[in-house]
Amino acid sequence: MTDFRQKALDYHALPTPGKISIELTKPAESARDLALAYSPGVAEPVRAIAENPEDVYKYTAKGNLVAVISNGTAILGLGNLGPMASKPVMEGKALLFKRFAGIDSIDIEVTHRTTQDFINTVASIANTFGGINLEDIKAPECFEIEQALIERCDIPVFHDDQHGTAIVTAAGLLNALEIQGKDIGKAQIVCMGAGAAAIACMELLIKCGAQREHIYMLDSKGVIHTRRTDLNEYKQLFANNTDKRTLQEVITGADVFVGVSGPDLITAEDLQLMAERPVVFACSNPDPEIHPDIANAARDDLIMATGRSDFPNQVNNVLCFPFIFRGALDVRASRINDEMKLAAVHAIKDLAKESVPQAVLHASGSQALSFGKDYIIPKPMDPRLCSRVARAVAGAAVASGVARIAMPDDYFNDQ
Ligand SMILES: NC(=O)C1=CN([C@@H]2O[C@H](COP(=O)(O)OP(=O)(O)OC[C@H]3O[C@@H](n4cnc5c(N)ncnc54)[C@H](OP(=O)(O)O)[C@@H]3O)[C@@H](O)[C@H]2O)C=CC1
Ligand SMILES: CC(=O)C(=O)O
Ligand SMILES: [Mg+2]
Repeated sequence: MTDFRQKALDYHALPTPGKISIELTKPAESARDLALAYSPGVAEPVRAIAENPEDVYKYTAKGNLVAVISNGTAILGLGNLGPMASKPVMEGKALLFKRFAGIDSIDIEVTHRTTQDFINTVASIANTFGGINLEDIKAPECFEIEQALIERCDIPVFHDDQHGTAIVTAAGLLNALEIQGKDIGKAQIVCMGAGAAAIACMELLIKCGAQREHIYMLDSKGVIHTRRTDLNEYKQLFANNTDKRTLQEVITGADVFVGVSGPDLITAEDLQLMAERPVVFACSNPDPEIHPDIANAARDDLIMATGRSDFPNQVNNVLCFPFIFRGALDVRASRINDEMKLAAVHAIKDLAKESVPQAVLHASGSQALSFGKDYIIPKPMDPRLCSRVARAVAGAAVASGVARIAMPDDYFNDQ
């Protein structure tokens, strides 16, 4: 067993199994405390909420509580390993919610037979929470699940692998293209993967100015084109009217490669075929479509990003989901709409252009970071992400009419 593997297992096992626990926010020492916390005192908020359901936000933890819900069908890039195997990742998302945005979060792994069973299970418990973060649910079922739950729930339901990934990819790519002197409207884009992350990433890039006809998408069977008869309705939106059939044909002359598929699927020779000054986002976790050392050795004019913490330019949804939920919860948004997603893109993108505080340099083990080839996107431990993204998102929720309470005048104004 490698040293790193053992360290990772020990981190999860010791001194207490797992990564999260529940803590009390009220005293519970004396008989008087218990009389307030439980019987008879608890009857008072019960009566208040029964009379006015909105009081649930006043008297319970709901307003700062997000459920991370999975069925384990697309755990990172490791595949369909089932609900229990997904639990470390879901606890990890809960850890990140708390660490970066102060949001209490609990993981729920659902065993189910049909897609409808999953939807019914989540819809039945949704109101316990202030928001639902769906995670690592494979395509195409994830699209039906998210849409059905958005319709059935009046709290934000957000499939992180779709929209969190798309928001961070768009923010990073807009910056990378700016550094490379390229226009997103003219960029030729290859997307490897045609699942949850891929479809959402490409749809959001189109909202940011990319041209649908400049995108070539590939799934496990190759290029997605109009002659294929095996495409689901989501892939069909990216069916290209082309004679190109191989990765090598579509990557030749491409400006951008976005990988949200699986490990080690492209080679140095494939990168050599790209246009000058290309952008390569190999975002599969934990192992990217191409290792950065191989990519950087292949050519010196590329901008390279991965989903990992141990290389420059981490394009990972951790830069989004804690903060988009912070903003959504704080104005009690009923949903997370496109306006809020685009506000998050711009807040993340713009922060990368500011100087980096010493504490962030220290936490990321860097001597210096400034906007450029090796710093296209903020570091997850940058505390300004929370204030900037949450404020932008809450503002967009208010402006687009989905907020149920006003944004406080001084909301994160200090940072
Ligand atoms: N960095 C980040 O923040 C994030 C990264 N990801 C990564 O993206 C990947 C996909 O996740 P997700 O979209 O949730 O999963 P899905 O299961 O929804 O989609 C996986 C997609 O990858 C495609 N694929 C698999 N093998 C190949 C191959 N050899 N060539 C081309 N395409 C292939 C599948 O093709 P087919 O449709 O034919 O089965 C499918 O379209 C994972 O590695 C995950 O770690 C995901 C979310 C966030
Ligand atoms: C980062 C993430 O959510 C994934 O790889 O699935
Ligand atoms: Mg995920």
